[in-house]
Formats: sequence, C-alpha cells, structure tokens
Amino acid sequence: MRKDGALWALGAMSGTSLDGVDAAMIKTDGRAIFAFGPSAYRPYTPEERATLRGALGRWPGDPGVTAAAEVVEAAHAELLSRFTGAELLGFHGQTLAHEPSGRGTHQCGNGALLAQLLGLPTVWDFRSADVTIGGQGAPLAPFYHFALARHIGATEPLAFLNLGGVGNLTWIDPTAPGPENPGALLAFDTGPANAPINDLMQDRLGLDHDEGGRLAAAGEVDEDFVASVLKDPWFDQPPPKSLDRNDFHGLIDRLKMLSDADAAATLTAIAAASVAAAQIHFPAPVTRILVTGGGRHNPVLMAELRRRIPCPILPVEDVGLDGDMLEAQAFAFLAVRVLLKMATSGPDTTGAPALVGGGQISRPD
Ligand SMILES: Nc1ncnc2c1ncn2[C@@H]1O[C@H](COP(=O)(O)OP(=O)(O)OP(=O)(O)O)[C@@H](O)[C@H]1O
Ligand SMILES: CC(=O)N[C@H]1[C@@H]2OC[C@@H](O2)[C@@H](O)[C@@H]1O[C@H](C)C(=O)O
Repeated sequence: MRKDGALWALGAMSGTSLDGVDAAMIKTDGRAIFAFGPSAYRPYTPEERATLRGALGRWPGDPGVTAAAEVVEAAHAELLSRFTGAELLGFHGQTLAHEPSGRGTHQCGNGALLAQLLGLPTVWDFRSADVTIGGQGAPLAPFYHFALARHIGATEPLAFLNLGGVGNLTWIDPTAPGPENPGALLAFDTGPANAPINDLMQDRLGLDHDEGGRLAAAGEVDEDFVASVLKDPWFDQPPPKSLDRNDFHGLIDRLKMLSDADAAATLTAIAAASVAAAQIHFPAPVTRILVTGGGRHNPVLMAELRRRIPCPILPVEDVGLDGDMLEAQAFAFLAVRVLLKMATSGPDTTGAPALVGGGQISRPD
C-alpha cells in the first residue's frame, strides 16, 4: 500500500438479472475515490444463463449449485485475467438464494479459487457476516454510494437508485462525517425491478429483456393491478428490508390475462411505483435521485419514474459516473474496506445491530 493508503482494487459483480459479469477498477483508501480505472463486461452465454437460472433458490449441497458455481468461476477467471495492475480483488459472486431471516444468503463461486487462479488477494462472501449477526446482508453498495456522493460534491440529501433485477435505494446525507455515522444513510431494496420484466420476456417471447422498453411502450398500464400490487404490506414495512430475486415472481402468473405488451407495461410501472412508494421512508426529501443499473437504459421505466416522483430523476452519467459499472466498483471499494478492517454495513443500511465488516480474505499461495 502506498503513502496515501490507497490501493488499485478490482471489483466483480454478477447481478440478479443474470445477464453477465461486470468488472471495474478503482483507486481508493476505502473512504475517498482517487481514480476510476478500466472496466469490462462478459455476458453469460444462453447455456450458462440457463444453468444459473436453474440454480436460483437452491443452496450449497445441491448439484445445481455446483454447476452454477463452475459457470461463475470460469466466467470471472476469463474476464478478470484481462486486467493488469490490480492489488486486490473484491468478488461478489452470484446470489442464488437470499433468505436473511431463514436459511441465510448464498453467493456461489469460490473466492479462494479465484485468488489462486489470478494471483490476487481476494475478498469474497461479503454478505454472510452481516446476516449472521441479524442484518439483511443487503444492500451493500450504500457505503460506496456515500463515497460517490462526496466525490461528486453533493451538499444536500440525495438518493442513489439501482435498477437491477431487484431495485435498491440509498438515501444519503452527504454532510455526515462518514457512512458509519448514524443518520448518514438509509438504504433498502425498493421492490421488483428488471427481474419480472426479464422473466416475462423469457416466458412469453424467449427474449432476455425488453430492449429499450419497446414492448412496454406499445402497451397500456393496468393501474388497478399496479395499485393492488403496491398494497402488499412489504412496501409500507420500514427499512431495513431486502428481497430475493424471485420474491415477486408470482406477478407473472397474475398477469396471464394481459397481452404481452400490456403485461410488460404493467410490470415496468410496478418497478417505478415501488420506488415512488419508497419515498415515505426517506428521513428528509431528496434534491435528486441518481439512477444506476441496467434499468436506466429503459426509457419507459425512466418515464414512469418521472411521472410518479416529483424530484429530478437522472442517470448517474449526468454527474460523470458509470451506471453500468457502479456495482462492480462498489465491491472493489468494499474489498479495500474489508482489508483495512473498516465496516461495510450497519444499522442504517442492512439493519445489522452494529457496524459490521463483511467478507473473508483469501490469499494466493
Ligand atoms: N437497453 C435496455 N433496455 C431495456 N432494459 C435494459 C437495457 N439494458 C439493460 N436493461 C435491463 O437491465 C438489466 C441489467 O441490469 P443490471 O446489470 O443493473 O442488473 P444486475 O447487476 O444483474 O442486477 P442487481 O443489481 O439486481 O444485482 C437487464 O437484464 C435488463 O432487464
Ligand atoms: C442478496 C443480493 O444479492 N441482493 C442484491 C440484489 O440486487 C439489487 C438488490 O438485490 C441489492 O440488495 C443487492 O445488490 C446490490 C449490489 C447491493 O448489495 O447493494
């Protein structure tokens, strides 16, 4: 480590949308961001995606999990070996099952194996420690969101919204001394985002996602249905709260009577309405919501958000950030924090009863 205490860390994320692996480098001391480095993406092949899909909801010991772990490890090894100059790897893995108040949380892929293959100290299994002490184990990006809020010079409350398979939101008071301070953050999952849209596209049309929101744009939102979904007590439940990818999968069956386009429009509206419903939990109104994750590429979803929420809703690119790589960067940032024995979550982000540093460190021989 250099005099400024900063490291070049590589982060890798395989998200709940099951589209592929994102990887990105940042230079950080676990507090400030000194530089953004290169990034790369490696999509899963249709066969790999099917293996991962088949293992969703399964736990270690199941043969489907072993097959999924092999896919995840091979895809990461291939992608991450393209990078040079990293001093540390933060490896999230692929969440297959997440039941924080039940069986726990499980991200497949062996970080110790990647440490050997890549010759890099590797921080992995970021979520278990938090769940073990009673936290949700998610979301974990909020401490990074705080650093980003500082990096962009924010001085008033704002929120980061990630529209991945599931949506998650971090409310931030950027004037707080640090992310560990009570009141600096409030983070939670907002509800279903792209996962049900992708599942609908897969089930009905054999497609991965609704590119450009084109199918949704051709349909009409069933507002009564949206309202009925939003009556689920989950939305009123105060944070902390997190979701498994398939927690709202039942929506697909309930939409059977709608045409493909109307069902896509309605699921897209539900993703936006979930975020609008989240505003009741904000400790203070926000001046803007900065949107990251693949959902910001869907103009119908962005329009639905703007229709339902009064403040500016902006892609993170508007403040100079990279919304496709932000989660990968987050796990690079968190890896440095774990190495330096700093907290990665706490009462205001995952509801853990105390600040906790999640993640184990594996070093190459
Ligand atoms: N051009 C686009 N048009 C419509 N939707 C898109 C587009 N690009 C990405 N998406 C949606 O975003 C998804 C990918 O988002 P992202 O990569 O943020 O998810 P993730 O990282 O897998 O999820 P999570 O944050 O839940 O772990 C795609 O599966 C798709 O549903
Ligand atoms: C258990 C799990 O993998 N959760 C993911 C998922 O995808 C979005 C949302 O649900 C969030 O809670 C989390 O990912 C981000 C990276 C997080 O932990 O901040």
